[in-house]
Amino acid sequence: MSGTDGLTRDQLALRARARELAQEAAAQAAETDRSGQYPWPMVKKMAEAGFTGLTIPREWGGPGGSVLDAVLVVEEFSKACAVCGRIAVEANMGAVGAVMAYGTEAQKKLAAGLVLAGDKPAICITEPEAGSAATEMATTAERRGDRWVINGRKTWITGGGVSRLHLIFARVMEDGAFKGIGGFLVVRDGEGRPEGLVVSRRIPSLGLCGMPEAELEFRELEVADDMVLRAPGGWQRGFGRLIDAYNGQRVGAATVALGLAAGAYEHAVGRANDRRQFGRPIAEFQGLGWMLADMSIEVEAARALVHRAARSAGPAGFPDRLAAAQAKVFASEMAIRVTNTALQVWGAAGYSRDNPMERYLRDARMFAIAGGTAQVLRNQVAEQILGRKLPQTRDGFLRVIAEEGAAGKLAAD
Ligand SMILES: CC(C)(COP(=O)(O)OP(=O)(O)OC[C@H]1O[C@@H](n2cnc3c(N)ncnc32)[C@H](O)[C@@H]1OP(=O)(O)O)[C@@H](O)C(=O)NCCC(=O)NCCSC(=O)CCS(=O)O
Ligand SMILES: Cc1cc2nc3c(=O)[nH]c(=O)nc-3n(C[C@H](O)[C@H](O)[C@H](O)COP(=O)(O)OP(=O)(O)OC[C@H]3O[C@@H](n4cnc5c(N)ncnc54)[C@H](O)[C@@H]3O)c2cc1C
Repeated sequence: MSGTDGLTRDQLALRARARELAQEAAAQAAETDRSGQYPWPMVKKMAEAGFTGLTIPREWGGPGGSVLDAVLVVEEFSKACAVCGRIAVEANMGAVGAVMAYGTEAQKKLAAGLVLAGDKPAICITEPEAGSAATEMATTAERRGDRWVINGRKTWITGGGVSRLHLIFARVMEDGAFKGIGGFLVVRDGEGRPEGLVVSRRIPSLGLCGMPEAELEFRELEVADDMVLRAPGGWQRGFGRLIDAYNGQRVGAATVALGLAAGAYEHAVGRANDRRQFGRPIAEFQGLGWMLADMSIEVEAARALVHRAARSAGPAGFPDRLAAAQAKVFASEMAIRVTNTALQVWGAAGYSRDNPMERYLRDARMFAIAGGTAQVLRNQVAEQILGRKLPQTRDGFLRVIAEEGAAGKLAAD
């Protein structure tokens, strides 16, 4: 861990508090991984310590922490137990961020109460046939009088079966016409409720095993009109505004990757000093010293990008999309490299399930996939730095050319 990094006294104290509780999380991380059980007892302690709902403004009962505050907490938990780190992400950013920015008073009260009590909301975007191409989702929300009826399937929903608050993205249909993509809030009270929200399968996964990843089905799921999350700009701009809120979760995911890498790196430094071969600490071999040096450089670079992205958050609490994508691409790929090298420093002991190194490696693998793959986020970085739309569909460029032609821009090119 580097020094104060421009953090305030309060932030240093917050980080120290998180580090202390994270020691308890570290002690149960192997069991969480082995059992695949969601770490409810730890979640209770995190909520009691104020680490869930940290970003909820004071008027809604939270401490009004910043995105950077949340990032500091997420890194500490992720070093110890990445499942707990991810819980800290979603209990502070993403769906809850969208509600606190766009929600009605009643929606904000609901979401704030849930996360402050320890809920980790679920964000439901991805579908079997719409992953990177999220706007091609097929799930529909059809208006029927003063209610909405949702039908469709989502996949890889983090927290499916444990989360209470769900933010469901769906195609809005009114009078048989497609209006845009909207967000719908549903609270799961427990097994079988509401009836139309079905957790159909838990997906077995490589890492982060204590966190359920699930397929959800919406079968005539009824949502009252006052549970529609109406972002500014109307339905047509709905997806854009909702995904803007999601930039917070991208920074959160980058932070979990950072924490995993930092945790693995610290274990590698300790092992290099402790382990002796050829009559000397293996730390004395230059081959290892350079590996550790590179790891430290990569971890510090990722931390700088993550903090920069967190500090870019505007009044709504959403980080800048370019800074968020840059941080996530770098941190997610860095974490795969660093956790892999850290395992190498440990030798065979690192390969054993008796030690945490193989868990760090498995846990780190997801962040270049989930929350926007590294390739898709590079597309987003390219769009931003070039200042032009780079549509990915075959007909997309034709549309851009037509729009630019209509705006008289083509002549300039
Ligand atoms: C955005 C994509 C789905 C590409 O789809 P399109 O080509 O159809 O969309 P665009 O025209 O590029 O964008 C539509 C609309 O959204 C605005 N937008 C897009 N990205 C951002 C952003 N990062 N910040 C702010 N606004 C954004 C864009 O300006 C357009 O706005 P207007 O309608 O013009 O106003 C695709 O690029 C993409 O992002 N795919 C990844 C999907 C993804 O991230 N899924 C995450 C699922 S949740 C998850 O994985 C959780 C994991 S974890 O535990 O954290
Ligand atoms: C552990 C985990 C947790 C997740 N949690 C959630 C969640 O809570 N909520 C949710 O909604 N979703 C969640 N997801 C889904 C995640 O957002 C998607 O997996 C991700 O957006 C990629 O979609 P896909 O897996 O369908 O890959 P695809 O889109 O099928 O991509 C396959 C490959 O093609 C590449 N590719 C696709 N399009 C392009 C392009 N235009 N340019 C270059 N390369 C491209 C990709 O980079 C990738 O390598 C989670 C996924 C995982 C693994």
